[in-house]
Amino acid sequence: MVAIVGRPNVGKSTLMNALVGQKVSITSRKAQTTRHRITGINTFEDAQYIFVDTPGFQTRHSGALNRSLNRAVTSTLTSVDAILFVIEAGRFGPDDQKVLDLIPAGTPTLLIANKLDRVGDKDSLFPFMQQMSALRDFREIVPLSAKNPDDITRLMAVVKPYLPEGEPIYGEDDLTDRSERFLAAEILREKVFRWTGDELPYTSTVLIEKFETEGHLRRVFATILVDRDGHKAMIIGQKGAKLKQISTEARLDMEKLFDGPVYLETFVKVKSGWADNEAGLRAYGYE
Ligand SMILES: Nc1nc2c(ncn2[C@@H]2O[C@H](COP(=O)(O)OP(=O)(O)OP(=O)(O)O)[C@@H](O)[C@H]2O)c(=O)[nH]1
Repeated sequence: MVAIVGRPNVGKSTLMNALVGQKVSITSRKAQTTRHRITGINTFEDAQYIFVDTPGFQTRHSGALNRSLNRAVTSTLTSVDAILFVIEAGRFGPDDQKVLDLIPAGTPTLLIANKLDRVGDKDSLFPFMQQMSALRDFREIVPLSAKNPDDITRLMAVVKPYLPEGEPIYGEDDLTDRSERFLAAEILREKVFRWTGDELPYTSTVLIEKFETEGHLRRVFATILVDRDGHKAMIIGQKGAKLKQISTEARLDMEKLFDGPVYLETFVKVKSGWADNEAGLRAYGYE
């Protein structure tokens, strides 16, 4: 089992999707969209990779939601065989350091310097790598671009020796151990963030009220929960146009992932202050 950690926006979801070869986690230009722990699985003849995506370590906001997020990071890291600690190549800031501080010294840690394609001056990387190796006893330092398939193949080979020997845990075709219900919520949440840009606070979330399967058809009833009336209006848009766009795109993605027709109904509700309330968080599935 391999955990992927790093501050928000370094490319963890992109990396995990590339490693698993399918869209199982969501990505977004907006920081802090991966709140749940997701397990992606990639099975080969001689090895099974089980990847765990963690929430970005929260440094900007405080409150119950962040305590919950940070607890999720720590608990994941004590139970894995290796950790991919993702940073942006050429950049290491206090936010990265805070995540590094959460990584237990006993777990083999590989430093992944992502977004290599963005580094203009490749010569500057060598001193950067040297600096990084002084920070911690990283087992490997791998500069790469999560968007480059050759780099992903190389990384798979680098990670392989850290996997324990044994029988595969999951079936060959399993992509994730998360339910379709959870994936439906993730897809819808991704669309909400994509279509509202940076204006919508990260506290907005998606609940799947009902998820029914009838033959090949899935019926999904979802609620987008927001903090304020203004946020609700933002999602609904002029004459409902934006909500329609969000729902249509989400439905199409769900149909692709579930390989069958989807009927999706989406509501928007205002629920003030839910992100600051521990009991509320538990009710919405955060530990
Ligand atoms: N140029 C470039 N961009 C990348 C690369 N990897 C990821 N990105 C971009 O970086 C942004 C953030 O990527 P995500 O995968 O959502 O990042 P994350 O670390 O999962 O973010 P959170 O969910 O907020 O924790 C997206 O716009 C990606 O397209 C890369 O190798 N090169």
